[in-house]
Amino acid sequence: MTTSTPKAVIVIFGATGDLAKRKLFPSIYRLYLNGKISEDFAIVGVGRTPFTSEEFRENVKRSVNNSEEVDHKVDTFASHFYYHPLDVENVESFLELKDLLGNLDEQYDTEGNRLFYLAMAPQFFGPIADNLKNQGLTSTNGWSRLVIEKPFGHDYESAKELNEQIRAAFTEDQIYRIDHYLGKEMVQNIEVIRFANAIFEPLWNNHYISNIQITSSETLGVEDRGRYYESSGAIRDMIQNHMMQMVALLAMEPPISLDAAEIRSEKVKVLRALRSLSEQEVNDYFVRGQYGKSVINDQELLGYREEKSVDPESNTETFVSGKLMIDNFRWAGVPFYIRTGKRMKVKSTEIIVQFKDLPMNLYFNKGENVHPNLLVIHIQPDEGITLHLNAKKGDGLATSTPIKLNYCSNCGDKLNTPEAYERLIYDCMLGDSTNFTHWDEVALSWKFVDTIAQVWEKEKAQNFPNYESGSMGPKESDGLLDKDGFHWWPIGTTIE
Ligand SMILES: NC(=O)C1=CN([C@@H]2O[C@H](COP(=O)(O)OP(=O)(O)OC[C@H]3O[C@@H](n4cnc5c(N)ncnc54)[C@H](OP(=O)(O)O)[C@@H]3O)[C@@H](O)[C@H]2O)C=CC1
Ligand SMILES: O=C1O[C@H](COP(=O)(O)O)[C@@H](O)[C@H](O)[C@H]1O
Repeated sequence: MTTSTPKAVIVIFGATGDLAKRKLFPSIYRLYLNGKISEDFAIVGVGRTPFTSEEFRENVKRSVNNSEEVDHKVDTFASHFYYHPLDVENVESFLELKDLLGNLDEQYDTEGNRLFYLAMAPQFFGPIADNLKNQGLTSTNGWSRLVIEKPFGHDYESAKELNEQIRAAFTEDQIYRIDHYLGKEMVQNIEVIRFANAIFEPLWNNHYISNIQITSSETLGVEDRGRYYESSGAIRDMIQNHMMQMVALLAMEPPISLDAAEIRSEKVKVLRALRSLSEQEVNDYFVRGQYGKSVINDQELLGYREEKSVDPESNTETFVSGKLMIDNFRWAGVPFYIRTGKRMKVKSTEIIVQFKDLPMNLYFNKGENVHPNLLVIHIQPDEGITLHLNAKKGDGLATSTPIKLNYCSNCGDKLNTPEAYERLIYDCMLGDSTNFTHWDEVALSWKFVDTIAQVWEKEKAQNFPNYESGSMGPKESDGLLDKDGFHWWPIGTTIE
């Protein structure tokens, strides 16, 4: 039975790693503090490091105390944590883990519900799923669910192979593929803004929208993830998953209900309608970039090629911008421009919907630029929306001036916005897969991205590095819009 305070044993594979420390423990703690999970839960951390449960609990306490919550409940919270040293390549130790889970099921009255969170490198996903099933860890009276971290494959073929391995042990409805963007407040708000407002939905099509721009820019470089990033690049790291998911949510038809399967089915239709590119077209529709070294605020910043574990002649892109066309009735002719990169000017994710100009507008002086209506969806750091309109100037003349209507959902109390992982772990415990990616979505986005990645792997970029840290990427990215008569709208503005 689904309850709003679910009970379960959560097993975290990779519990000594970075993701567990920075995101998972603090998120579970917040669920606990907010009463979203009852006292009937246990967490088992798994890794090769030979910790005792006591040492593990101290790590957990340090990680949650680093978050903004400082609370007396931390000791009780940490008492729910257990550590099981295990090399996932050793089948025997899964049997010991099974005994531990059986005991914890009884001790915490969790009704046999088990959530297995794979916070480990993807080559382990298949073997872990296999061992969980074959060693009987999923044979319980309750539910068993598998949460899988990114990256889900390196391309369509490897993703398909991985999916087959996992599907041999778990059914599709037991698999929760994480895309943490789907846990963000304003990404979840896209559907509500679109489908709960009579002023938007009738205009949400090629009659009234001229283009849509989605930017997710970061100021940090690749940091210490050079090894992973070298085989990924921005196209696989950000475009294949987060950016494509935002496109699907912006472009989908209204679902017939809020059921996860109905929403997914609409998103899948968008991905199917994406205009696929031939190899010759890739560089007409997509631009790649790589950051060079630079000095910002007297601080010397390394170029990508000088970063740790990066090839000094690396061909890996740290920036991508592109134009997507969705060839269906609603969107024919409307470009969706997407852009993401590291070491850019601002850390910001924003969606800008630009409406078409009116056929005739008497309220602008000759020669003055018309200000189009824009709907800005601020995903982060500010969360909210801004609607750019035109209104009468106070000077009595028959001209208009641009004004903004703002709504900010996190400006008052930034600390209380749930972290994406917090929502997603809770949804998984409730059995709600709406904000997780189904295999059909993963497969279609890989197929789209594969052509671009293959062309870029074959053709070494001659101009890398081609953008300065602290910029908005290479100038060719502006050219992409310029040739369609558009420009990137400024992003990263705070909601006043
Ligand atoms: N870190 C992040 O911000 C993000 C990470 N991810 C994804 O999450 C996953 C984990 O990332 P991250 O935490 O950064 O990785 P880390 O390298 O920090 O951690 C890896 C974990 O895997 C464990 N491990 C490795 N080999 C084995 C083995 N043979 N048996 C048992 N445990 C093993 C390690 O434990 P030990 O050393 O004790 O054996 C450690 O706990 C990856 O898929 C990554 O792509 C996704 C988004 C963001
Ligand atoms: O998945 C990833 O996302 C982060 C950016 O996430 P955000 O929530 O801070 O926007 C990115 O830095 C990382 O490279 C990528 O793997």
